[in-house]
Amino acid sequence: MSIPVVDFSAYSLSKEDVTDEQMRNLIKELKTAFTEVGFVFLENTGITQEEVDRVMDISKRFFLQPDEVKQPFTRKSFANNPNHGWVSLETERLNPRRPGDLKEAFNTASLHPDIKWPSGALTGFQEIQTSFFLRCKELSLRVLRVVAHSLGLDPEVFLGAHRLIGTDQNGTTLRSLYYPPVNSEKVKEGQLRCGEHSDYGSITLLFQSSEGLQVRRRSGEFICAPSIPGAVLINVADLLQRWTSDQLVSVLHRVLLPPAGDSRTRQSMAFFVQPDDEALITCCDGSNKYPPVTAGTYLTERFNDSYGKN
Ligand SMILES: O=C(O)CCC(=O)C(=O)O
Ligand SMILES: [Fe+2]
Repeated sequence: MSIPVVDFSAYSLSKEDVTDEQMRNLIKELKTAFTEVGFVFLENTGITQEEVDRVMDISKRFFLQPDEVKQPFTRKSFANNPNHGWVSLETERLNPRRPGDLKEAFNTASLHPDIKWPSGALTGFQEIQTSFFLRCKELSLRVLRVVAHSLGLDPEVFLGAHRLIGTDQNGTTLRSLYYPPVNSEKVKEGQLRCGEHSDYGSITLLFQSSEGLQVRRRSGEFICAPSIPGAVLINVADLLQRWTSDQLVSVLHRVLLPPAGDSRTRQSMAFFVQPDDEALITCCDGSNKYPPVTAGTYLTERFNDSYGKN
């Protein structure tokens, strides 16, 4: 089965009400996608391609600066949120068995007023990242509500554990990704743009400038995800799989290198939705398939794997 495409217009960001019938349809479609594939394209969410282009544009202008200019914004240099900031090329390995990923990232993980943001030529960076973060937050909460209904659960089971998105007590992060041109002579053995991994939190919203993402099917083969302008690609992440006792599936995905001689860059934006740090994630079917874990502890362990413990 390829990645389903679902029309979300009935519950898009501008809509106050959704009829029972519309909700029933969304529930059915999302459930099929998330139990069978783990990924879904949502069309007509209310987040427009213009909004996506605006945030991709200013992110690219940040990445194209010399490393010395980006250095002051390095991840781990912000006291109130260790995940906020710039991640340089080859620093992260999403598959720890491979060399560092050939990508750069900027994590908007904190909206705290003490955060120092790029300015000068990048005036608007803070406002653009922050407003996109908040739009993604609204859409995520809508998706989580539909997901809860699809499992016959009270929506509060998920929403009540995502009350602090946008504060430093919640790990939700808007991540701009930039994949620079690849020099095939310098590539290390086994190196990719983004190694095979599944995401850590509850769900991820993904916006891509071009193709390149591959998603693993149940059969084990990887299929190419198309790039559908205006659509948001949403996937189940590991904590949601655990929370739902494997009813919803969090699947491996990756970004391969471009073919030799193809010097095109690639950009994407990922909104990693994470439950509140103190939220205790317990199998919602009452089973004990996985022991309870707090979302913050779980996230820290996963970061230790992808960045190394130091
Ligand atoms: O760049 C992409 O399309 C995917 C990135 C990704 O999967 C991630 O950062 O978790
Ligand atoms: Fe991912």
